[in-house]
Amino acid sequence: MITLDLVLPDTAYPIHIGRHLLTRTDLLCPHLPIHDAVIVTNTTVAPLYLAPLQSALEANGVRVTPVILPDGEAYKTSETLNLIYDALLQRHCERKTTLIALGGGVVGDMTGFAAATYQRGAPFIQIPTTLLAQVDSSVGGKTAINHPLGKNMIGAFYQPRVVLADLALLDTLPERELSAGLAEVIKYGLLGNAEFFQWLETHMPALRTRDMGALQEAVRVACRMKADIVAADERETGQRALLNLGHTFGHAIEAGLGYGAWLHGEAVAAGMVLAAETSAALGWLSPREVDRITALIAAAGLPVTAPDLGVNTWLELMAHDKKVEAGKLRFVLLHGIGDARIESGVPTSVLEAVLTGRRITGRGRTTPA
Ligand SMILES: NC(=O)c1ccc[n+]([C@@H]2O[C@H](COP(=O)([O-])OP(=O)(O)OC[C@H]3O[C@@H](n4cnc5c(N)ncnc54)[C@H](O)[C@@H]3O)[C@@H](O)[C@H]2O)c1
Ligand SMILES: O=C(O)C(=O)C[C@@H](O)[C@H](O)[C@H](O)COP(=O)(O)O
Ligand SMILES: [Zn+2]
Repeated sequence: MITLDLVLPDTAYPIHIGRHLLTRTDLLCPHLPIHDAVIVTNTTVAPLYLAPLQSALEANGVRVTPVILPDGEAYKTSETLNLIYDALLQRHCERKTTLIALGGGVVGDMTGFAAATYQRGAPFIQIPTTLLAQVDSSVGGKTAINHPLGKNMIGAFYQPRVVLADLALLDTLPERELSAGLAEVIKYGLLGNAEFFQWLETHMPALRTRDMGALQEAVRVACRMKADIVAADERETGQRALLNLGHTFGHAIEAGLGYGAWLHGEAVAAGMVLAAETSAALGWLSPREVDRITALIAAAGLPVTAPDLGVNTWLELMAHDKKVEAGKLRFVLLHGIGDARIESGVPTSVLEAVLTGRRITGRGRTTPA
């Protein structure tokens, strides 16, 4: 097992990464202020992993209330959130009852938001069960539910007390979900670690066949990078926005097609290709670099072409992005592999050309499709 620490001004917490951590109550129980916990999970994960966790906690004298949510991005809603509040109230849970998220990013984001708001803040633990959740969503304290018009529009920054990333849980993850997690892994290489990007180019086959050494290294590097970025900018007043690479486009795909049609990781993958193409159109990225990025995303089993939403719909959906300032879109764009920057003032003509697949010759000059 390896342990990383995320140190913030007001708090600090460990991120444990290894195999067979699910029942390690020695890592969990010290973070429970009272012997009362609610495990929030879903209908897919519960039959796989709820019983061992629940039994291990109960063997330590913890009262456990399971809450089993419907599965899917389409259920990341206020209605589903209410199911968590209902269970907390029905069981007379107190402010010191710990909410444990056992699942992927959807369960993690909703449980975190429930914890942030139940009696104005209850303790919260993340046990991520997807690759995406282990490399990204369980770390950093972004919690939220969706709105039909925009992703993660209602939420809070609220940090967990410990993150337990058990790599053995990935054995049961469907291949499509593994690929979705790889999108966020690639994001880390692209946004600030060219050496890691190159490592991914070599190790993508090993990652896709779930080589444990390769997976552990990918989770370690991603969590280390995210912890450092979040430690420096917890509430996204600056550089944390780099973690949004590909997301301005990606979130528009998710909301535009209806939540769940494309997985978050798939939408981010196509969004990162669009970000690369936009960067190339502005003369910041070479065609060779765009090809390398597209090839790695394809090698991860991810889409490299975005759906055709229509330019007006794209622009309308992207106008809800949380990075918008004074009505102006801001994008995370690339000045090289491993060199992402937050950019405003991208000409609409460039966006239109990229979104309609017109060929761009650099510095924003377009040629007809
Ligand atoms: N808070 C953040 O910083 C952050 C970061 C990235 C993504 N997100 C959010 O995370 C969500 C996506 O998360 P996700 O990709 O984990 O999707 P998800 O939570 O929907 O999980 C994917 C699927 O895998 C199933 N599953 C989970 N663990 C499993 C296992 N071990 N074995 C078999 N099946 C398993 C789930 O039931 C689900 O069907 C999105 O809502 C996204 O907005 C948040
Ligand atoms: O932690 C962050 O910061 C991120 O941006 C990580 C993203 O992968 C994640 O999808 C996040 O939820 C997107 O941020 P949002 O503020 O646009 O919802
Ligand atoms: Zn994401």
